[in-house]
Amino acid sequence: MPRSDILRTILARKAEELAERRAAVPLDAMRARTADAPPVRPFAAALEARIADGRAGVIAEIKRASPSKGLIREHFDPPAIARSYAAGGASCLSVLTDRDFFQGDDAYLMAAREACGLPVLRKDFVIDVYQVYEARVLGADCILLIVAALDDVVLAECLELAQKLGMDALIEVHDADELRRALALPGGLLGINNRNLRTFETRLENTLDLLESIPSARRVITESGIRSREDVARMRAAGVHAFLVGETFMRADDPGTQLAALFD
Ligand SMILES: O=C(O)c1ccccc1NCC(=O)[C@H](O)[C@H](O)COP(=O)(O)O
Repeated sequence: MPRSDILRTILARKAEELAERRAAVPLDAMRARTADAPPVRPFAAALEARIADGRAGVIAEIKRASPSKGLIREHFDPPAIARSYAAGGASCLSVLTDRDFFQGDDAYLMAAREACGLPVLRKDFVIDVYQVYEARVLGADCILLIVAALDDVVLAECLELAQKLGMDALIEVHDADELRRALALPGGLLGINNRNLRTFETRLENTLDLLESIPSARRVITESGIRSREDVARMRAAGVHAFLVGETFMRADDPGTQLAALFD
């Protein structure tokens, strides 16, 4: 796979996938299905409870593979991983559902959520409100909105719909311009991705640099590239409230034990 602008490649494929999904289940039918979705588990509140307690919030990711790393976890059992994360002290889960680039599946989200009591983020590439309804139907408690993937109108529409459906939204930025756009939105959790989704370059300094432009009252979640207790300590010292971690946990025999080792 060419490494130049992988985000663009993913979004082009996502538009095709969206058309296929809409052909199979039209928007009105998907919207109607939200009436039968399981009750929302409060995602932001789960993070906040941990933060108010003086600890870091942890969103633990279930990710089999990625464009930057290929296959990450050979033995992949989402319900067992979810239980392990819950036992290790995770606040919330993040489950990759994209098939083509992450070997994810909608079924992994449902199975992981069923296996524990944690709120779950659907980690996928939202480009249309259709996927917001779909996320809720799957049982998601939070959706990811990548600012780089959306214009301001669709971004605001998706956030508004997520809130209307009772879900939280993680608004993800990577640079100063995306941060400016995210801060103009009415609410949402703010995530700073240390990984450049176009080039894969991952720098923890990205969070530290952008923190200066964020009002101190706003909670900040740092995403990607967290590998060690030293990384956690560095972020905590700078005022970061919460972490989204995937690969470091996924490469461990027992992901929840690794989580506890990093955050206890
Ligand atoms: O991880 C990738 O290679 C990737 C490539 C293109 C778009 C998104 C990508 N990852 C999504 C994420 O941001 C991470 O899964 C998440 O932040 C956890 O990162 P890590 O702890 O480094 O696994």
